[in-house]
Amino acid sequence: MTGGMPEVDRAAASRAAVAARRARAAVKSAVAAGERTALDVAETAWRDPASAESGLRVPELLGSLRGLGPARVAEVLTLLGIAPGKRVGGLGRHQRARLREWLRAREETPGRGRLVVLAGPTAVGKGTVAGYIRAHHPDVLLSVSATTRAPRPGEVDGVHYYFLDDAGFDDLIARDELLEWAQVHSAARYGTPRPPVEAALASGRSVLLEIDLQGARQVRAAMPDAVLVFLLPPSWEELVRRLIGRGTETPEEQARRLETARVELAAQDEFDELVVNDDVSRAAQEVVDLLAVPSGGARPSGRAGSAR
Ligand SMILES: Nc1nc2c(ncn2[C@@H]2O[C@H](COP(=O)(O)OP(=O)(O)O)[C@@H](O)[C@H]2O)c(=O)[nH]1
Ligand SMILES: Nc1ncnc2c1ncn2[C@@H]1O[C@H](COP(=O)(O)OP(=O)(O)O)[C@@H](O)[C@H]1O
Repeated sequence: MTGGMPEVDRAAASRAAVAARRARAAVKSAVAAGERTALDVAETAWRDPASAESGLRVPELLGSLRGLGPARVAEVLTLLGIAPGKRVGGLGRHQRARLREWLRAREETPGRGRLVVLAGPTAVGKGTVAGYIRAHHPDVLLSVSATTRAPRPGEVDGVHYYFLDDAGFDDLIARDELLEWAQVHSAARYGTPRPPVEAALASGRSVLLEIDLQGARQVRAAMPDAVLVFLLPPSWEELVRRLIGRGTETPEEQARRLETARVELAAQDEFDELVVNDDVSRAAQEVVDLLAVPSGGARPSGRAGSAR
C-alpha cells in the first residue's frame, strides 16, 4: 500500500482530531470542576478504547486533580511505573491496577482531614496569612511548633510555640514525636509535634503547618498526601519592603534572611501550589480552598490559577 489519504479523508481526519482534542479537554475540565472523579474517567477509558477518556494522557488526568502540580505528577508517575507519554487507554494490566488503587486510595480518604504546608521566603506574610486563617477558620488546626528559640515579649508557651531548651528538643526527636524539624536561619531549631497533627487528621480536621523549606521537604517525604503551598510576594521589592517594614530584625539579620529568601524562591517549583500574597484575605482564601477535603479528589483552583 502506498500513497497518502485522499484529500476528503484527510480533511475528515483532521476534523476528527480537533473533535477528539476538544472532548479530552472537556473530560479534564469535568475532573478539575469536581463533576467527575478521575477514577470514573479511568474506568470509562478502560471500558471503551474509542472514548475521549481513553485518549487522555495519564499526566493530564493526574494534573486535573487538586493539589497535584507538575512535580507531584512526575513523582506519582514514577511511583506507579508509568511513562509520561502514556495514554490512559494504553496502560497495561498492572499499570491499570496500580493507577486504580492509587486513585481509589485518594478518593477513599474523605473522612481524613487534609494536611497543607505553607512555606515561603522570610517576610512574605506566612505568619499573617496563617493568623488570618486561625481567626476566620477555627475548624482548621494551625499546628503549634516546638522551638529552642527564646520567647519574644508577648509570646505565650503553647500558643505561639512550645518553648523548649536543647535537652527538651533532643528528647522529642529521640521519642520520634516530631513529624519534621529543622534548624532555621542557622539559629534555633523548630519542629512540628506529630501527635496533634495525626489526631486532627484522623478525626477529619484539616491541618495547616507554617514551616520552612527544609521542613516542607520532610513532610512531603513523610506524608505524600500533604499539599505543599508556596507563598510568593507580588515582587522582590515588596518582599524587601515587608521585611524592613516589620522592623523585627537588625540590618545584618535582614541581609542574611534575604540571602536565604533568594535560595527559597528558587525552590518554588517543588511545590504543588503557588499563591501570591498580594491581599491577605484573598491569599488566605486560596489556602483555605486547598484545606477543604475534596469530594472525589477534584481541585477547585489549579496551579494555573495561582500567578507564577
Ligand atoms: N521546619 C520548621 N520550620 C518552622 C517551624 N515553625 C516555624 N518554622 C519556621 O521558622 C521560621 C521562624 O523564624 P522567625 O522568622 O524567627 O519567626 P517566628 O515565626 O516569629 O519565630 C520561619 O521560617 C518558619 O516558617 C517548624 O515547626 N518546623
Ligand atoms: N498581603 C500583604 N500586604 C502588605 N503587607 C503584608 C501582607 N502580608 C503580610 N504583610 C506584612 O509583611 C510583614 C511580614 O509578614 P509576616 O507575616 O511576619 O511574614 P513571615 O511570617 O512570612 O516572615 C509584616 O509586617 C506584615 O504585616
